[in-house]
Amino acid sequence: MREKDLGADLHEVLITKDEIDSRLAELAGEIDARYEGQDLLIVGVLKGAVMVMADLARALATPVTMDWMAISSYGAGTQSSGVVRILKDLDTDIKDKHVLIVEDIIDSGLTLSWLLANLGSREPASLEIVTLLRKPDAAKVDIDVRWVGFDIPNEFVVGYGLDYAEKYRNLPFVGTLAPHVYGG
Ligand SMILES: O=P(O)(O)OC[C@H]1O[C@H](OP(=O)(O)OP(=O)(O)O)[C@H](O)[C@@H]1O
Ligand code: HPA
Ligand SMILES: [Mg+2]
Repeated sequence: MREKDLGADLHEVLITKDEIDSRLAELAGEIDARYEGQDLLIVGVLKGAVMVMADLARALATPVTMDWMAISSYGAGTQSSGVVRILKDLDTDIKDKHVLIVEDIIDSGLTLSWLLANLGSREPASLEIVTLLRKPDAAKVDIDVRWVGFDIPNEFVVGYGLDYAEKYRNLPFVGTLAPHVYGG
């Protein structure tokens, strides 16, 4: 789907594909420097982080292994329920491994605060987070995030992995939806 095909659903483009690409290249450089000479496991949080994971992994020079967790707290709405469910656990034992969690967005922070506690209890050698987006004004809990792509306003966004009711994940940019799409 391209910008022109969105028609009336899209309100505005917040972050273009080019801006995402160049920011991910910068972050990849910092991540390479941090893990030089170490084995790194990157953990993508399904489904939202699929695009970030795919593009960031290819921008890294560090050899990585990749694993996935599926957890969900949003259902079909635009508000976090705060109740996190594990839909798929890691295939890998992370004890004594360097683990980098890859996320698309930190909104309330509830998902990551739960995930940090869960993965932290498995005794990794290190545990860090990289997220493409963060909404500082929406935080309900403080999360120690090592790498943030973009801080964005407290608006519901879609695209580049992010959905509304499972749609719009394949947009190559990040944008906001027109209020009528979610009944506003
Ligand atoms: O900081 P929070 O308020 O917890 O929100 C962030 C989380 O919510 C979204 O996932 P969601 O649970 O909607 O599942 P999805 O990735 O499959 O869309 C997003 O991908 C993050 O994982
Ligand atoms: O703004 C958002 N958009 C899509 N999914 C989300 N999950 C948390 N915040 C968001
Ligand atoms: Mg979602």
